[in-house]
Amino acid sequence: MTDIIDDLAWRGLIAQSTDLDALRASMAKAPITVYSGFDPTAPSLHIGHFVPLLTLRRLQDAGHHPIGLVGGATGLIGDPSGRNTERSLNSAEIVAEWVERLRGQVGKFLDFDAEANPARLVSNLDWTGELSAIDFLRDIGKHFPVNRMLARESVSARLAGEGLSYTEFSYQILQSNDYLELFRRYDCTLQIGGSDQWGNITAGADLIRRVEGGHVHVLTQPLITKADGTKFGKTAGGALWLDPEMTSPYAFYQYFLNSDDRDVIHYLKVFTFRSREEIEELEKAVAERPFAREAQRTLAEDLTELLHGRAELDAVVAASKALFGQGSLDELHAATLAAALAEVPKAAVPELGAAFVDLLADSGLVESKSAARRAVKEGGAYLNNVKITDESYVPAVSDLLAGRFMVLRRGKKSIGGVEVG
Ligand SMILES: N[C@@H](Cc1ccc(O)cc1)C(=O)O
Repeated sequence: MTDIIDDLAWRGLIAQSTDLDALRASMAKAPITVYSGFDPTAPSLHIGHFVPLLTLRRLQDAGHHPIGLVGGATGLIGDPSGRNTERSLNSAEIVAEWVERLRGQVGKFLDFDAEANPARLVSNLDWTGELSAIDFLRDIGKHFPVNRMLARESVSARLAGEGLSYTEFSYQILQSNDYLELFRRYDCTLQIGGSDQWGNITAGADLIRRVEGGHVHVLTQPLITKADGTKFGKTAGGALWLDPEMTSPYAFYQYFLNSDDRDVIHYLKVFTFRSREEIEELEKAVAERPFAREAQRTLAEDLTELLHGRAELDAVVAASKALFGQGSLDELHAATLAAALAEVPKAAVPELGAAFVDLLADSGLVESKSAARRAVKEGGAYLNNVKITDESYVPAVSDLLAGRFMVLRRGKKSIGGVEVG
């Protein structure tokens, strides 16, 4: 028999935890309540947040009660965990706006209509906003020995470096008080978060023990890594955001489609709801037919559909195929083309009139004009998937896609673009 803890462990979703057997026993007895918190430090969550967010959903699917917490209060203070510099404070208006956006994103992946175990969405401003300074210092602060606060990694690392303000030093007390509050209100006995949250979460468990005599659980999750040593979730354009206005569905899809063979199985475990059997099949596919990239396609499709829905996935798959010559470019929408071409070397020209070879060189797809001429001579240069053989060809209005784009290709794989106007 395997349970949800075995499943999480198999997926590589457990970094550190309090006694797992105690947690397992408690979960086997009755459904428990679990929470994870998300601070509004940007207008959108990013791919890293997807790990605890989808884990909440996995726990809900296993029958437990999930709570998504948005940091309406903590977002005003700033978590020093995992950061070596002090954050600059955002205005209350900005934080409030980001809280609303995050509510929408967190809410999207939890089930609020589940009959037995509907999800909850809360903001810690609801109980922290009304807390007076006197009550905070007397009722909560009294339970925090400063020596223990100083010993926590998030604080000690900063003290060894540039230091930190009293504001950020106090952050762990606020997060601890959240856990206490949710323990009292909803009998919440598990908090999950990224591995940098160990200090904040165990501080909460300590507080609950001191104040209520309660025994609660802690589970942290590993940072996702890349086999090539570069940072996971970073694109040329910055972080991989969940908001489609900040990271286009096309860029999101391509990011996962391009996963390394050494990473893709791990990512399938972390980011999809595929079963162990299915993932083991895909693992075999990677070993036997790596060129077919079945695992990468499954990962990119599952994740894009989960985040952006079926229609967006279809548009993105059509765009990817068309760009590489396996479908019609004419049917692509301007937004999809713009998103697709945002990721490739591109020339921007005010109007038509330049020769194809000049555009090829301008875009950066080939190093020079002579390389562009060579590509045409060799029969390896394409405009909108049509091979160009005339070195003096000048693209015309009829070559424009959606009125302003052209897709350049060098050989089978290298794509570039031109935007006119
Ligand atoms: N400190 C968490 C967010 C959080 C906020 C409040 C909590 O109660 C829990 C978690 C982070 O930065 O990722």
